[in-house]
Amino acid sequence: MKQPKLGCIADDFTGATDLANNLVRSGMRVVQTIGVPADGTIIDADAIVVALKSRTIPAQEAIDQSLAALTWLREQGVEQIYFKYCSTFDSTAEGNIGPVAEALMDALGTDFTIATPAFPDNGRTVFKGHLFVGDVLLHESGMQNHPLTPMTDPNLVRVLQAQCKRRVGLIDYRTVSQGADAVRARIDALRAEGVSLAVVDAISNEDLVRMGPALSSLPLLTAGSGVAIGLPQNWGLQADARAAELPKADGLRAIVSGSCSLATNRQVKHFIDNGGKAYALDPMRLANGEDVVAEVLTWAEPLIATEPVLVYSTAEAGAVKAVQAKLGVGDAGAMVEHALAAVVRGLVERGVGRLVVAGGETSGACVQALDITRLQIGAQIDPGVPWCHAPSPVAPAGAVHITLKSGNFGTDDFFTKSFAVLA
Ligand SMILES: Nc1ncnc2c1ncn2[C@@H]1O[C@H](COP(=O)(O)OP(=O)(O)OP(=O)(O)O)[C@@H](O)[C@H]1O
Ligand SMILES: O=C(O)[C@@H](O)C(=O)CO
Repeated sequence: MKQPKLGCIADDFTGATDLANNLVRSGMRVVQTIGVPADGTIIDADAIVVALKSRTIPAQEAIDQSLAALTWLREQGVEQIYFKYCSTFDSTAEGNIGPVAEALMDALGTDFTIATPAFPDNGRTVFKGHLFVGDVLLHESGMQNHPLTPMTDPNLVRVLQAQCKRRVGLIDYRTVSQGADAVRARIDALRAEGVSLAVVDAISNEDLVRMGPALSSLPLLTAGSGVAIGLPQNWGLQADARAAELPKADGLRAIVSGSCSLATNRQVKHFIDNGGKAYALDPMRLANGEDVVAEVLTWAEPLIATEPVLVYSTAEAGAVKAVQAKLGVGDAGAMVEHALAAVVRGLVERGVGRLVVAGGETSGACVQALDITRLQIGAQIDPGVPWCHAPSPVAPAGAVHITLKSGNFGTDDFFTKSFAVLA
C-alpha cells in the first residue's frame, strides 16, 4: 500500500467527483470520501478527496469542517492540499472561498497559494483574471441569477479580494504561456510585493499542464477541478487507464434527477423523446401527503428488469418558481430531495446497481440514503462526471455503481449514453 500524495477538500459532492475524475484521468488512483472519515480509516490511493457540503453554509462552519478535513488528510501523510470549489467560483461576498482558503493557509503555515476555477473542458476559462463561462463573462452566464450564490462580477481578483484579509494578485496568461519557470518567478515577485493569493489565468488544458510543475512546492492549491490535470506529473504519474478500473457492473439501471438546470432539463427531454420510461414526480402531490414514493416504486419494479427508468422532479424555471412560491424554497427543495432519496433507496433494495443521479443537492441526499461513505472513481462519461463504485449496505450485492452529475454538466444524451460507458 502506498502513502497518498494529494489530499483534497471539496466544497460539494458532485464537485468532489469532478475533481477526482480529472485526477484519475491524469494517472492517479483516487478515493472520494463522504465527509471526514473516522479515525483509523486506511485508504489505499494516490489521492483522497474529502467531499463536504460547505459551499453555502455559514463561513465559520465551512472553515471548521475544512480544517477537520485538513487534520485528517495530514494524518494520512499527504504532501499537498487541494481545496476544490466550483468552476463558476460560486460564493457570496462573505465567502466561503476566501475564508476557507485563508484558514487552510494559516493551518499549513504557508504565505502563498493560487486560485483558479479554470476548467477549459467545460468551457470555464480565466483571462486577465476574468472568468468566462463558454463565450460569455460569468455575470452574463445565468450565474448572476443563482438563488444562493449570485455571481455579478467576473473579475476574480476583485471577487476574491472582497472575501480575503490577505492581498490578492494575478498571474496572467502571458506568464502562464511562458511555462513553469516564468510562473515560479512571478510567484516570487508577488510574494515580495506582499501578495498571498494569486488568481491564475488559464484558457486551455495546455496552460494547466504547463503550470503544474510550478505548483509542486506550494503546500496548498485552491482551484476548480481543472488544475488537477497538471499535478500527477509532479509525482511522476502518467495517464493510465488502469487508474479508472472499477469492479464489473451488472446491477439493474435507473436514473434519478432532482436538478432543474438547463442542461438537466435537456437531458430529461432527450431520454423521454428517445422512448425512455420516465416518472415525473409532482412536488405538490408530495406536499399533499400522498405516498408518491410507493407509487413510483410500484411503477418502476416491473420495468427495471429489462430497461433503465428515469424518476425526475426536474422542471423548468417557471414551474419550479411556482412550487417554491407555494411551499417555500427551502421546504420545497428538502421535500423533493427526501422523496428522491427514498426512491433511490427503494430502487437499490430492488436490485438497481447502476445508478445515475443528477444534481448536487440531490446527489448528497441519495448518497446519504444509501449509507455510502466512500466512492472509488472510474471512467469518465462526460467532462467532470465519472462512474464511481461505492459500498452500500442497502444494496443486495453490497455495492453500487453510481454517477453524480453536476447540474450544468453533460451532453443532452447523458442519460442514454452513461450506461454504455459502463458496459
Ligand atoms: N420541481 C421542483 N420544484 C421545486 N424544487 C425542486 C424541484 N425539483 C427539484 N427541486 C429542488 O431543487 C434543488 C436542485 O438542486 P440540485 O443541487 O440537486 O441540482 P443543481 O443545482 O442543478 O445541481 P448542481 O448543484 O450540481 O449544479 C434540490 O433541492 C431539489 O430538491
Ligand atoms: O466545478 C464545477 O463546476 C463542479 O464540479 C461543481 O462544483 C458543481 O457543483
